[in-house]
Amino acid sequence: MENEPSELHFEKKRLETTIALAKKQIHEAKYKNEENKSAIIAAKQELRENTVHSISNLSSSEGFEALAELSQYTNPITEKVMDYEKIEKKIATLEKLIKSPYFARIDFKFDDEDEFEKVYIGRSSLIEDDSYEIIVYDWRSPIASVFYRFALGKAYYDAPSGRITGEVNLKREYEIVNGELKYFYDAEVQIVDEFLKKLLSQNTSNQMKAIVETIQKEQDLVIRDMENELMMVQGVAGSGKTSVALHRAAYLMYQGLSNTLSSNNIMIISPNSLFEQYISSVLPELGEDNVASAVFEEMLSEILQNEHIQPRSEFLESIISSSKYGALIKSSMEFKMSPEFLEILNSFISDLAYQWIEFEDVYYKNKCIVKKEILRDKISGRKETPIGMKLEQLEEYILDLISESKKKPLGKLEVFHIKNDIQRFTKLNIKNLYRKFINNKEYFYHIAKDIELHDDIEEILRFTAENLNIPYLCYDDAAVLAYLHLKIYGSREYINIKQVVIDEAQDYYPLHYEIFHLLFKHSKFTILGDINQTLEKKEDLSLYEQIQKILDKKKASLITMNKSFRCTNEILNYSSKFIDHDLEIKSFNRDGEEPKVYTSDDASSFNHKIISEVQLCLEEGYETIGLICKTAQNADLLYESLKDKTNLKLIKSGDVVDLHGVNIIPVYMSKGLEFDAVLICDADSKNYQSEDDKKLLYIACTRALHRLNLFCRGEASPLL
Ligand SMILES: Nc1ncnc2c1ncn2[C@@H]1O[C@H](COP(=O)(O)OP(=O)(O)OP(=O)(O)O)[C@@H](O)[C@H]1O
Repeated sequence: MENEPSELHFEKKRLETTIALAKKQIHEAKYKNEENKSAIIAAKQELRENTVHSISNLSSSEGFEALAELSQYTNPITEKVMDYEKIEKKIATLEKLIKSPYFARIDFKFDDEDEFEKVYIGRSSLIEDDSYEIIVYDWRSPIASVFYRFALGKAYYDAPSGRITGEVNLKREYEIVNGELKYFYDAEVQIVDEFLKKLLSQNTSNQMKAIVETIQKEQDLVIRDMENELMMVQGVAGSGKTSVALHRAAYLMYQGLSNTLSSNNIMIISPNSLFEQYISSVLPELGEDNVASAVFEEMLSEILQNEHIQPRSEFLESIISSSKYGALIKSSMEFKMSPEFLEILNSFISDLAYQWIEFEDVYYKNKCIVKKEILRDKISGRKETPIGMKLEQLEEYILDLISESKKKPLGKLEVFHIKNDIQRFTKLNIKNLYRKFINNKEYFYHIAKDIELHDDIEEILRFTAENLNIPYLCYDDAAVLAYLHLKIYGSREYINIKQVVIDEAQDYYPLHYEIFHLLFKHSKFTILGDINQTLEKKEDLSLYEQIQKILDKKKASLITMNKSFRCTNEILNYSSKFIDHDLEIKSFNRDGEEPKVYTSDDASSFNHKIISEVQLCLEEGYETIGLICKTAQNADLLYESLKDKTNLKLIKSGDVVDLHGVNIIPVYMSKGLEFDAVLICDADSKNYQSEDDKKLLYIACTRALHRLNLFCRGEASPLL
């Protein structure tokens, strides 16, 4: 569609002046930073020349004055360096801005005014230095929400001062590339969907992208929510949960400017490092480059002070690959992560002082200083203080008693020896205690007497006891030990975190949420998941009630997102047969080819079919191609049989990879990722049969944007 000439002229001019202003600001900022640089060099020189004396005096009796004198020189340098870094960040933002200063405009008339104001919206704001006039509004500013939430007509937005009402009479979108206006169009001609359709038909990139230009209303409601302490999203595959999570983090950062939230106050928790890597470019793209991020199993390892933990991928592999112990590992995991086992663990913790810690009378120079009964009594009260802390305090108490009895302070060496001695009962070895507890069946059944236990509880206890003797911790036992550790010693690790974002919520069990609760007691949470994308577990909507209960948040909300932006209609329809039929999934009305199932009886024709399909995908111009297998074992075999025939990458747990090209990947590693074309490479009846397998197929099929085909060696799975 041609743009009207006078409007086009106006917009071109407006773009020119915006870019000119940004360039001017870059120039000024660079000049300012040259000055800053010289000032920092001069100040450092002055510091070197004038503080030799103070540095040499630091450890003498004049140390305090020396330190004061030193800081007189260092403080201004720190300030200058901070100023320098702030300006460098501004320059980087402006340099991005001149390439594409804005993507939308709304014309908004405030109710108490007569004129419509042109509000240009971009990825970051641009403000005229002297007049403070806002030339471009940041997409996160309150007024920008009108663009995402309203059609033409009456509209409103919530500003810090309250609700502002008005009217919109124009919604315009721009395509600006490298500072050049390619085209623009107005929303009244219903073209917004066309723009999004065009965007979604493109190839996916190696890493996740920002979506600020096309955020949908229901997504915007989640991104900007500031009301709830716990915001939960149940969204179908491809509905934008991860995108929303990341844009919300960027929004919270922006909000933080006005209420003291800073980057190290937000934490994004990822299920594995491949996913963490995949999403890592979105926030920098949005101008926010240092939100804290963590992988759950790394957090466990930190809590357990680097105890060697079985990787989650290996744990999943052993369940999914139907290994000899697959069923037992699964039911052991289910039991140990359940609210029932949690109750048992809590009773165990309450009993620690009475039944598990072997207190001893304390002697000093053959004189009894304190009896064990007194020590036990000392730590029995104050339920709110973790027992580990009370034991640390007990050490101090004992040292004081000894020093009183000796009538003089204890020397360092003496303290060391006494502590060494009493730590037999003041320092707990949690793994040993847990091992003893699991092995003491009489005690276990006694505290579990009112609790409904799994039928195979005997097997679970035996299996767990055996596993606690191997040199590393199984993934499920690591979570149990982390919970015990946090309950016994408390945690101050993440005390500064005020907002936690958890993606792939369905993969965590109740005990994991208990751990999140203990780690982030005073934080707000954003939790996004899909009950249909579980790995070897069954979930329904009650998951979200359970999360709310565990995290103990009063102000909570659950939003459902049923529209998938990733897959074509055909891929989505095909994938829907693997999930509950009551669930309504809408697609973003994009057409493609019907997925097909290919079967082969022998290895060579099977390999040939896959290679031909890969070739075809490459010829069609697809850039990321995923060959998805049920297990890592299947992925390995496929890789070995194809590696000499075409260029392939095998993705294993925790790998750092570039998803461009042809990738072989187990389904559980592909969660959260997407590919232009997907080939399910082991869709036969041997691999996919059960209800759990259906979910794996759903996850695998919904990784595809444009093309999906399934390949079987031998009989096709009855689930297809
Ligand atoms: N509003 C939007 N505008 C443009 N693209 C979008 C929008 N929302 C989502 N997408 C795109 O849809 C795809 C799926 O998004 P995302 O990965 O965030 O979904 P998800 O719900 O986390 O998926 P899954 O649960 O399957 O991992 C991505 O390519 C994303 O860029």
